[in-house]
Amino acid sequence: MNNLKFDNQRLIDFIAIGRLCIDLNANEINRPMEETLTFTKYLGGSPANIAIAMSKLGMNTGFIGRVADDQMGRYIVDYLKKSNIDISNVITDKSGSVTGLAFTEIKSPTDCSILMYRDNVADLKLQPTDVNEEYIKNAKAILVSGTALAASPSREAVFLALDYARKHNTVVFFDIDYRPYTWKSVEEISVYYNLVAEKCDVIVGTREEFDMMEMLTMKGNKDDHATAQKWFNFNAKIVVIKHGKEGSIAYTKKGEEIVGDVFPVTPLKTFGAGDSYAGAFIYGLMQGWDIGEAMKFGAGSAAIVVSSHSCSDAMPTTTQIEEFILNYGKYKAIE
Ligand SMILES: Nc1ncnc2c1ncn2[C@@H]1O[C@H](COP(=O)(O)OP(=O)(O)O)[C@@H](O)[C@H]1O
Ligand SMILES: O=C(O)C[C@@H](O)[C@H](O)C(=O)COP(=O)(O)O
Repeated sequence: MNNLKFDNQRLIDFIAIGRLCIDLNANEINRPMEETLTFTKYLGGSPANIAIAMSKLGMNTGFIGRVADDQMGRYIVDYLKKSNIDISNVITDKSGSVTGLAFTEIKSPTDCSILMYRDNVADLKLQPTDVNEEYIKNAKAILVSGTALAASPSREAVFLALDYARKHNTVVFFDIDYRPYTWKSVEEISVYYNLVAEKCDVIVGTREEFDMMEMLTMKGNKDDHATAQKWFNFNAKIVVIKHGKEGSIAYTKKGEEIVGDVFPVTPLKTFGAGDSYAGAFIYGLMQGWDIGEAMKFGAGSAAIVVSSHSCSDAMPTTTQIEEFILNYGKYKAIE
């Protein structure tokens, strides 16, 4: 049991809102991007990856977002459809916007970076009028990722979605998902991140992301406990702080502190850990599992995805995560 309440009468399990993009992951690994010649195309964008994770885990999943009216936009919609994700609230933007691209560089298993092309992107064109109250009312949970707050009108669309979710008791997950693109100032980042975090039931982010959020309000704080406590004065019931391969820690409004299991692997690349963790963790919470069990499932999923080339395509099924966790000890013993 955990401390979240989902309305199990609702038809939709989970809706993600925000960016639908393309990942172009370097084929030549252990090489700087300057020397990389070929890339493989995948669906990308943090909330998109989390939606794919949830659908792979068997959850009835939908998406609220805008895609560009181009070949990449059509690829994204097609991929979502093939992944059993409801696209009734995915709108094709006709303003001449483009699809956001994330080129990834895999210099070594631990030295990876992402180069994003995000000028005039379709995802940030999401309008408040695109957000359908009934859709959110019919869902057990929604996920907001912080990058959707980086510009208007997407920012206002997210605030409206949050209002609908609070009005209809739809559980809100917030993945801080800080990306240093589009934002104009530290003040802007701080204000919008904090305003949204106040309205969410579960907040998930890396230590570095919380540091960014606290830049004006708790500058210099490195204490996870202090970070989490602030949000329990608002709507948060669970706050999770991730520490890369060191694992993660969760705090609850009831005063619990739960250190998550981690399954260290030598990764192929570092990115994708957060999105796969979020998907499987949210899945576990929605099954009513204890928070520690859900964190363990998240960590298992993350270990699988960092060992794979893609993020979205590599999202595992429940059976794959269960088998990975079961066999982890044996696999480590052979290594
Ligand atoms: N090398 C690794 N081996 C196994 N698990 C990992 C590794 N790196 C990250 N993880 C798992 O993924 C989770 C999220 O990773 P983290 O890097 O903190 O997030 P993000 O990708 O958002 O920066 C961690 O809590 C851990 O469980
Ligand atoms: O979020 C993006 O736009 C890029 C992602 O698709 C990318 O694969 C990635 O960075 C995953 O992020 P993480 O899971 O937080 O490591």
